[in-house]
Amino acid sequence: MTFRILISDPLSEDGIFPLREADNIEVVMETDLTNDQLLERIKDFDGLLVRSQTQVTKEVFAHGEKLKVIGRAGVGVDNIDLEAATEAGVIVVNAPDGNTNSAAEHTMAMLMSLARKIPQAYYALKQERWDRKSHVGVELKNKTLGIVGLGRIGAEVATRAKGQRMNVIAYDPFLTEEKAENMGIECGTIEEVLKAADFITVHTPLLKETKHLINQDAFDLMKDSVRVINCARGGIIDEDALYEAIMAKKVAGAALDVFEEEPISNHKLLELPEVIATPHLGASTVEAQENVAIDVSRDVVNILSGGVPQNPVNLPAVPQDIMSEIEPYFHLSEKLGAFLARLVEEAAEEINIYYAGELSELEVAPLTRNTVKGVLKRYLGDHVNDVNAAYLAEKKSIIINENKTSTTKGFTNLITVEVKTKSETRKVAGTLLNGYGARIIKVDNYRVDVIPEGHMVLVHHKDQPGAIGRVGTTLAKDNINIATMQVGRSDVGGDAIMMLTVDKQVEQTGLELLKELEDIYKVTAVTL
Ligand SMILES: NC(=O)C1=CN([C@@H]2O[C@H](COP(=O)(O)OP(=O)(O)OC[C@H]3O[C@@H](n4cnc5c(N)ncnc54)[C@H](O)[C@@H]3O)[C@@H](O)[C@H]2O)C=CC1
Ligand SMILES: O=C(O)CCC(=O)C(=O)O
Repeated sequence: MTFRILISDPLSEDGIFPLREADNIEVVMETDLTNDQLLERIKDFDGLLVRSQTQVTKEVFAHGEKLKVIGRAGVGVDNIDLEAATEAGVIVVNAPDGNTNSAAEHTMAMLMSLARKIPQAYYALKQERWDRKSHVGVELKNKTLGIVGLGRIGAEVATRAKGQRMNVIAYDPFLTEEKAENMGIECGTIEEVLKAADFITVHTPLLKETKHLINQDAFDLMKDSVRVINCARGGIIDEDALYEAIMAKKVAGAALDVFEEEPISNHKLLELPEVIATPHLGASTVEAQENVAIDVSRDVVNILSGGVPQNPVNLPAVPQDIMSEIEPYFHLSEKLGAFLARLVEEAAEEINIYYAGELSELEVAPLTRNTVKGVLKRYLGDHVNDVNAAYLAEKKSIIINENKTSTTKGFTNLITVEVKTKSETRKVAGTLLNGYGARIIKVDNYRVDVIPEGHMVLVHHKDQPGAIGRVGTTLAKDNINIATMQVGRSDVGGDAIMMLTVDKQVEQTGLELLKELEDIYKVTAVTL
């Protein structure tokens, strides 16, 4: 059988040799397709290889009846509808390491160009203006670089910035004091990073949590004349807020490789002389393109010959016999992980999972990966799946323990998940009730009975008359309807929790109002 692979974005010809060399693969390169043309062409292909330009939408999967694999020659998979891929049974693989160096070097090039106004000076010269006065720069030496997101690229940028004799302070939920010390940098909260930095560079994925992470409030915390860089994803920095901050002279300059909508034309930020920009060139080097093309091509060949992919992004298949036994617990295990990830305030250092009752007889490793995936998704986004969850946890030095016991204290099956962070240990337990589906039955040491779905609010409070009423009234003012409420307490007049399920998400302002109420210690909103 011959598999046909369509390459729809420019990829290094030298890098795709694993595909060219495979006897059973035919490669077609068509890099100027419109969306309609892609939908028409995809019908004939078993695989599609892209960079960040091609939008691999739900429609592509609907039209691509033969599709088996999508290869993303790069890191970010936000141009691929992963849910649609999983639903269609198409494996998505990426190449997370091959362009790290190039993206880090591009960030440094932008940092230096920004500091020394090189693009502006060049532009003036091209217009025959010998203007030295307008192009006075600043030095990097002894300045502080704030890094938000210290993953592969952020860490490489940190090393290079130290070479420029900059002080580096970084925030990443997985960064520990120990790791920072080993790297010779400082570890801070996001507020500390924003306040301390002369230059700020972001290197997170674009997630719900990182969308507009750098917004008006963030700019307000920064030093006057700060300079910001985004070589990660458009949308991490709020473009409107950036525009206003530059106009107000709070921000002295910005270097952007990525934009909220790409490609851009007539973008208002480009009208400002303080802004320098490149058209998403972070990974555009001969070396990076060759690396990512090789990695992704190898994985595609692997998958098409029935092998295990190195860099899978979406759900892989679990062997059918194991799957049929544990499938009922899949939903519960991920939801417990996701629930706990919202409860803890710092990054997880240890995840302990206890399987009890009939679960102790089963092969639970896929459930463990699923739980870990639930925890990690909060920080790493949709590219975490149950194949790469354990690997990513190991990379982040998170300890995973799996325990089994046959006793269940009254339940036929019970999954208890415990997450330890630097300063707290939180746990949640859930069960599958025969005929009634999944339930959370314990939060920390409090008994509850909640379906792990939809919008929830967890309130820690003092067991006092009136506390419940005040919460209900405050939510009502915000037009939030309470669907169910469970209350648990340690002892009369002691610590207690309210676990509410509500009809719509409580926004940040609503949460702040709840936190200000008398006898309320802590309020956490969770949407599962
Ligand atoms: N401009 C370009 O051409 C390129 C852009 N990229 C983009 O660069 C970004 C970083 O890529 P990698 O370093 O390879 O990813 P990575 O997954 O190694 O690192 C991302 C880091 O962000 C951290 N993070 C998540 N949420 C956070 C938050 N709220 N605050 C602070 N940190 C948070 C994670 O813990 C993780 O350590 C991605 O968005 C990727 O798509 C990557 C390559 C080229
Ligand atoms: O393919 C490209 O050039 C973009 C690379 C990128 O943004 C990524 O790998 O996330």
